[in-house]
Amino acid sequence: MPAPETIAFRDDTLVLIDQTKLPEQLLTLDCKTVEQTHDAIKRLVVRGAPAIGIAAAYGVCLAKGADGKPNREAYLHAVECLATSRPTAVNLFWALDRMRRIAESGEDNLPQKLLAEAIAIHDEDREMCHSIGRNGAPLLAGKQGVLTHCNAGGLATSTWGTALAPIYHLHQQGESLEVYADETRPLLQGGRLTAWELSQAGVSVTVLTDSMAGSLLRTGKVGAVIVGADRIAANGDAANKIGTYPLAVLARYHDVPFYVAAPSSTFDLELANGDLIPIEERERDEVACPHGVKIVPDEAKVMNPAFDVTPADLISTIITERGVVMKPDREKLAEHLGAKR
Ligand SMILES: CSC[C@@H](O)[C@@H](O)C(=O)COP(=O)(O)O
Repeated sequence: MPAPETIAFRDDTLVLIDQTKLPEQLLTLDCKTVEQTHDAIKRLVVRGAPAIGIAAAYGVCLAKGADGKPNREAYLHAVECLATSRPTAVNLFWALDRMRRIAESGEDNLPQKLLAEAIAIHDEDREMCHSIGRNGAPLLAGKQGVLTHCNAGGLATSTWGTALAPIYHLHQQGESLEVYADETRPLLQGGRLTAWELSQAGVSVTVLTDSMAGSLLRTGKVGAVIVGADRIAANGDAANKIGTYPLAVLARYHDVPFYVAAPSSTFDLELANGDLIPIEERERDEVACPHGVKIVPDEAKVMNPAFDVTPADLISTIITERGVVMKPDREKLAEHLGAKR
């Protein structure tokens, strides 16, 4: 079975698996306010593009006015506030736009309507994950090994994930393949989270440091690389966790297909290309002082972009809930997503 539910909403509380504590402890964090939700997204208690969107949608439902009661102004303020939590994953803004539209709609029963919309966003994501699993499985079937980066599994979404969904699909059908998970410096989402959730599900996983990927590809054990995305521009350039782009270059060199799996909520057709995707720059200490241990002298500067952009021409196929787009480009993606927008 995939990981337990990453996100739940009960008794006016957003309940999140605290991903900063995995794999040592499986704990949940309760968010009862918009500010707590903002903080949870920013600190990566909840992370991964679709999961951030779902959490933010529920976060809006927690808004209260000065009198402690919900009102339209408080909901709209919550939308603005949560939009500042992280800049790259477009799913956040996509979900918040849906919540804003309801809040602005002037309807009665706003609390009920907003909660219904957040639940719909959550439910739709479950369906998208399963469809991505079905659509991506034939691309991975029969491969001995598959390499992935960061965590694009159940912890990053509502359920099966995006890049891991085809793997779960095949696993359910009794087909086993070895998953190689880059540890994913600096926050180790691959080593901590992907390895944890695949192990929970009984899928065989081997963790490697990011710098081992080239040597691994050279052995021929990897039949495909598959990753998720945080934002895909109109031409197919895809932002994902830092270290994805060099993996795509390595895959091309070794003639291994490079797949990006993402729901339609991850596309930003307003951006012509990946150069326009805002890339989050995170704290120095994530690199210089991991787990409280200083490994970089104070005198040295540090770079810590959380994401990089893989140009579309390095992507063999994009897998969505609607199907697959081979050799993605602007025209093919517009056609693929057209009916949805
Ligand atoms: C299905 S999630 C796809 C991406 O969001 C994932 O690969 C990723 O880069 C997550 O980054 P994170 O910084 O952990 O939120």
